[in-house]
Amino acid sequence: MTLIRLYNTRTRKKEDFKPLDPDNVRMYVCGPTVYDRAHLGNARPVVVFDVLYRLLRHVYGPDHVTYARNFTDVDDKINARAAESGRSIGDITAETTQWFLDDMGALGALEPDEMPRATQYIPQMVAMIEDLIAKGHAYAKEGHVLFRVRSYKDYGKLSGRSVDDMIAGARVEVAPFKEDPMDFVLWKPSTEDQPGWDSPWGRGRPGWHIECSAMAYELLGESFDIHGGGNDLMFPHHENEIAQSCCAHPEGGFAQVWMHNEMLQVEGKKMSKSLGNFFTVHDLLEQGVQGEVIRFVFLSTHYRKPMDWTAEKAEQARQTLIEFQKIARGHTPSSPPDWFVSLLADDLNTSLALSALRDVAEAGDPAQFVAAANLLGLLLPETGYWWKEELLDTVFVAGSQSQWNHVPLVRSAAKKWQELRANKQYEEADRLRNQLEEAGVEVRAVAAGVSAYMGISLDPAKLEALK
Ligand SMILES: Nc1ncnc2c1ncn2[C@@H]1O[C@H](COP(=O)(O)OP(=O)(O)OP(=O)(O)O)[C@@H](O)[C@H]1O
Ligand SMILES: [Zn+2]
Repeated sequence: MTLIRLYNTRTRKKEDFKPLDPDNVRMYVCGPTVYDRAHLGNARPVVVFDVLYRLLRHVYGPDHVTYARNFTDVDDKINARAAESGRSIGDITAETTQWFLDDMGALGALEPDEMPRATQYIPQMVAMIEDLIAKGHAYAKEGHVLFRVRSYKDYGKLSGRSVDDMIAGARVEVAPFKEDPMDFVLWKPSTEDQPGWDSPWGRGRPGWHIECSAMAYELLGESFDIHGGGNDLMFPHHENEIAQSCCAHPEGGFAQVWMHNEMLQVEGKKMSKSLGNFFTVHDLLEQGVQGEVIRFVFLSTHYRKPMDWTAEKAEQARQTLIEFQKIARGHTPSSPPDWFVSLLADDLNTSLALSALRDVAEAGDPAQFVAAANLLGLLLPETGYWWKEELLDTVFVAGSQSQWNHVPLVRSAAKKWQELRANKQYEEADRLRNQLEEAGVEVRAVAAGVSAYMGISLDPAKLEALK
């Protein structure tokens, strides 16, 4: 059996992965709060943990892995969205949940075995909160229930910080109902017009952190193997999950291995909704960027490194995938070579695995090659057919990150130039080349086809006029 090694945030080491029960390897990943389309950053953990899920299924057998990823469908951001749009909360969360599944499906992500909605686990959350109060780790005041952070001595271990350091660095809310500013909310009261459930503390709703603890316990038990999410969730969300779960179930160990993906960045900053520096997966798909291309770009950087999205990376991924798809054509997968699996199993070294795919191809067994690509979620029957129309498309577009949204237009213009030349309509071809040059795009014939370069003087208006 292939040995999987994973970097564990908790111990800050790469460790041999030994599941608690090889017959049921269990993984929990924090899912989205459903009020808006997923941005490209949100897709990174989905793709990273999808590759891990595929690897675990390969090594332990598809029926021996349980993957749970939640939907947070109760949250003040959802309430705000409902209020401003005049739509019901249920409509918004149902629609956004389906968008998320569709968009992630387009990236070739398998659906987790369990996709719990927070609102379906309120009784379990209430029970866990009651238990925490009974054990002295939480207290009720003014309709709120708070977790008593100083009652859990290991608080901060995951991120390796002391409680006092964390208070200094975090925006902790001081409130009259808190014993200590560090204490966090497990339950809060709801007004008439806010969603709420009856509880021993009055009508209210759960805090975000308790949702994951309660759902993970319900679906995976008091101890399970892997807990994943973006590294922006390490503190406070994951510290709080650990505190709640370990105090409610001291006999269990909660998650053995903690894994965190680094951020997708835009000019050095995390892509996020609050910063407003985002574009959605749906935007990219609409612009004709294949989901498989997006996945390929993600996999080309190790999950523990920050990365950018650039038009150039996408264009290169596209070219490589077309090449791969030509090799794969007509072959059904057998199984990936063991050495390839071992490469990937070294803390999900997807970037190395991607380059090793070429070696698998060169070894001359296309069925093995398809299987190896499938392990990365590439060349799948469900996402891997776009090449049929694209096979003859050898236009290569490059430019800076801020110009990515002009790629489809530049590509179609460059393609037109290529066609004109192929038809020996040189005068028209030259005219188009000059117009492109005026718009800041340089087209050139290269061995593999045509290259189009978007320069810094790119003029979107002139480009649009060429349509
Ligand atoms: N730029 C990013 N790169 C990688 N993962 C991200 C990025 N932004 C968010 N995530 C991950 O996406 C999931 C959902 O995050 P969340 O809904 O908080 O998005 P967000 O854009 O950070 O929102 P906000 O700005 O409102 O906090 C989490 O697992 C989080 O770690
Ligand atoms: Zn969580």
